[in-house]
Amino acid sequence: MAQRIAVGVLGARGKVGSQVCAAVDAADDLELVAEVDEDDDPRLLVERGAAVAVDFTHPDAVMGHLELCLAHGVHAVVGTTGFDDARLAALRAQVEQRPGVGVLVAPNFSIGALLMMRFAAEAAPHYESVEIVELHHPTKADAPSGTARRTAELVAAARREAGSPPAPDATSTALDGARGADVDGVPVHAVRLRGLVAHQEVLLGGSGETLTIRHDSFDRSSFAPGVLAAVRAIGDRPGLTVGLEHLLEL
Ligand SMILES: NC(=O)C1=CN([C@@H]2O[C@H](COP(=O)(O)OP(=O)(O)OC[C@H]3O[C@@H](n4cnc5c(N)ncnc54)[C@H](OP(=O)(O)O)[C@@H]3O)[C@@H](O)[C@H]2O)C=CC1
Ligand SMILES: O=C(O)C1=N[C@H](C(=O)O)C[C@H](O)C1
Repeated sequence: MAQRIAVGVLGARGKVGSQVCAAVDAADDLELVAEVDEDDDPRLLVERGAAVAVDFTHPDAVMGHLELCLAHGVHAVVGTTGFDDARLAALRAQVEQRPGVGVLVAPNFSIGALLMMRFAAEAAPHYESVEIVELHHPTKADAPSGTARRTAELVAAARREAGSPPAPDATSTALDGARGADVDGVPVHAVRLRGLVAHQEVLLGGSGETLTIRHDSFDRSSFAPGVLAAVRAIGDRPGLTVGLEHLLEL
């Protein structure tokens, strides 16, 4: 049998990180060598010989973890959100200094969410209006979600490429926030509600019809297969990759 890939998990006791640890542990071709959480020293990853680090921590912590990984040649699979254009540009510059090291930043690891984003981008040029509603558990730190940001960017790019005009909107007076956040010209509305996990609707509207594309993660086990696929692939993908679809060739 080929050598197992040594994996370290940052955020190991968190809601997603704990599921990732269990999934890595159960996989014959992977070895869980380090479980790091907030009170632990992240250098444990390096000491235990992790070849790949998986990060599901907090937007305030992830850049420090990536600096450590890059300094020691550890590939990284990042689920932690909070990556805007400026942060991605800074990360890209750091990754370019470390040839051979692969870093994946993926706003969503569930297959359904990837398909939702792709379908939304495909549909967007065919409709006058597009808005996004993301709905999450109330312990989420960032709003809007990384998935909603990425969906809005993909939708906006598809509309630009097709030469779509801006969506109609006659609002001339509104309470702050009533029309959501503007991400690349797409309104994004964030709901935080006890009982929810991770959900998103992309609403598209044209003359006399609407199309709603909805995805629901009811359980965080939905993220684990995508994370494991990324762990297996990232060693052969040096540089910065944004979006799991590029590793799955979806
Ligand atoms: N890409 C994807 O598919 C998904 C991404 N996410 C993202 O992943 C991140 C984590 O989500 P979730 O698991 O729900 O959050 P949790 O708060 O449940 O888990 C985060 C864990 O990381 C720990 N942590 C915080 N700071 C550090 C640090 N500096 N070093 C090590 N560990 C640290 C936390 O410890 P403590 O509780 O003590 O602070 C906690 O155990 C979020 O950014 C979320 O948006 C979530 C789901 C899917
Ligand atoms: O915090 C979460 O829970 C999730 N975060 C990711 C995001 O911000 O898009 C992915 C998923 O929505 C769950």
